[in-house]
Amino acid sequence: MTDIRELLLSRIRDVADYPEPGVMFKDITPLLADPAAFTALTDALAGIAERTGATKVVGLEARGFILAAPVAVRAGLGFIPVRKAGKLPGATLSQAYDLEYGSAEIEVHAEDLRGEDRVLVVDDVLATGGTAEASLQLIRRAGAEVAGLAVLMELGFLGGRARLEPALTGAPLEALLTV
Ligand SMILES: O=P(O)(O)OC[C@H]1O[C@H](OP(=O)(O)OP(=O)(O)O)[C@H](O)[C@@H]1O
Ligand SMILES: Nc1ncnc2[nH]cnc12
Repeated sequence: MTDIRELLLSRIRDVADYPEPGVMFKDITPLLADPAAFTALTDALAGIAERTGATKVVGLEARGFILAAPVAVRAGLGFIPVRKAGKLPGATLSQAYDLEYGSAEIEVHAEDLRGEDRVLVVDDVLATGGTAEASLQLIRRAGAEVAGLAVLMELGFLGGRARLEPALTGAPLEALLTV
């Protein structure tokens, strides 16, 4: 394992049975509190934005915002929030989806994404892939192109990567860590 992966992994805390029995929650707050680890993570994700030729960075509420916003700044790109339903004031596109623990609906301002955009989606954890899949559907429905999906950690045993294959339509899924 490379040094950066060791550093990132060492700053993610496993919390058993949160938010419900049977879930091993990956808590990124120790990583966020460590400036060296947070900077290394931001640089790695900004590198993906540059390699994929992204022109905009989408962050998924809420933990995805924390990672995606500094990535957008570092890469010199605009940041677009994909929010849980009911939080955006303008005209939105909405998409419902299922989570490892429950279900939800996400929205984006329709005017934030256009046909000429290549969008990198950034999130902390890829679990079942439901959230990411819904975000990719939103991006395509807005007429924009998906440049890729970049996550800090992929929970491989939940099969999110296979689920996302159709929605990615050949765009890369890059996980800095896979467990
Ligand atoms: O691959 P999935 O099964 O869809 O799960 C992954 C999503 O779940 C978490 O978000 P959550 O909805 O818990 O919201 P939060 O970021 O507001 O805590 C995580 O930040 C991802 O967005
Ligand atoms: N096990 C998990 N840890 C952190 N975030 C998650 N989102 C969905 N499943 C998760």
